[in-house]
Amino acid sequence: MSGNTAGQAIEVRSVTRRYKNTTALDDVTVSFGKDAIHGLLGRNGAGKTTLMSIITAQLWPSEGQVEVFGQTPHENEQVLPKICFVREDQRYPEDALAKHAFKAAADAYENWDWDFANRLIADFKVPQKTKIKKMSRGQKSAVAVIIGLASRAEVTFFDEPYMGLDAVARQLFYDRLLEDYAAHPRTFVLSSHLIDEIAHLIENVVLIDGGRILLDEPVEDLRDRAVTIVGRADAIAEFTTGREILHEETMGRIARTTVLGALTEAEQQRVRELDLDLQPVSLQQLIVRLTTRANAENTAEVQS
Ligand SMILES: Nc1ncnc2c1ncn2[C@@H]1O[C@H](COP(=O)(O)OP(=O)(O)OP(=O)(O)O)[C@@H](O)[C@H]1O
Repeated sequence: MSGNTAGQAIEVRSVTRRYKNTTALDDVTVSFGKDAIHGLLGRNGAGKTTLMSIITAQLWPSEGQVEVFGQTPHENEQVLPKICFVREDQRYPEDALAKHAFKAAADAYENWDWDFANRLIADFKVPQKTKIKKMSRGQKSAVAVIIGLASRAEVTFFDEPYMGLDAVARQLFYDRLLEDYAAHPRTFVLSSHLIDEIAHLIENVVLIDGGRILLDEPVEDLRDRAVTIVGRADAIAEFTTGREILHEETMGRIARTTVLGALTEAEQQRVRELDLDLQPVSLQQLIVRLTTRANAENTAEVQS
């Protein structure tokens, strides 16, 4: 991925995945830099789980190639132990307790750290005597994120397992992830709908929509992508003429308009002259706006 000097951990080339009547991934080419935290974002059904399942060799692509550390992961005993895929719908044996799941993970991952795991088990208050099948959604999620963190796999995918956690537990997850990443740099790919919550964690965003990559950019660059202007509607209309508008709302004579592109010094001066306010656009808003725009363009293409 752009901006990363440590090289690529994952390369996806021209990958298409078809289910019967659905093309879940449509000629996807994307890479994920090594030793970085990536956000894989997109609407429901965008293709995130399919992409992660293919990279982790749980699913074959219909076309195209995937490489993890330069090797095809499918049926590859050298690469698979380096990959941990934690998903919300993780299945466990009928009678499994949390300790059984941790033991299985400890056997599977050579970098597994029991001290770290035990600390996380205490942090998340994982019940010891309850079968995983009988656990609450949040408790199951805690088991899953502990496996994802304590495995210290070279590439770890979190497919929204932390969505079942409450706000306090999610914060704990984000804190422990960042601490452990700082001490043991490795590659993480997080998918989430809570974009603003993970915005401070992720270094790169891959946005997928309708099975295609819509955006693949360092978060730092995205912050300059758009800005919201607030103030008198007539002044905003004057200022935004000729600019690409991502979103606008008016309330009486006041408008809030989000425009694409960074403002030049001269434009910022003009904003002040017109007595308008500038507000940053959150990553979540930007992603929502860009996705909505892409959907509108696709609809227009289909109709024309
Ligand atoms: N086993 C399957 N059989 C048929 N279609 C499938 C199957 N799995 C996924 N799909 C379809 O492929 C598309 C992509 O699904 P995928 O689960 O990858 O999306 P997602 O981005 O992970 O969505 P969400 O955020 O809702 O989890 C969807 O249209 C989905 O209906």
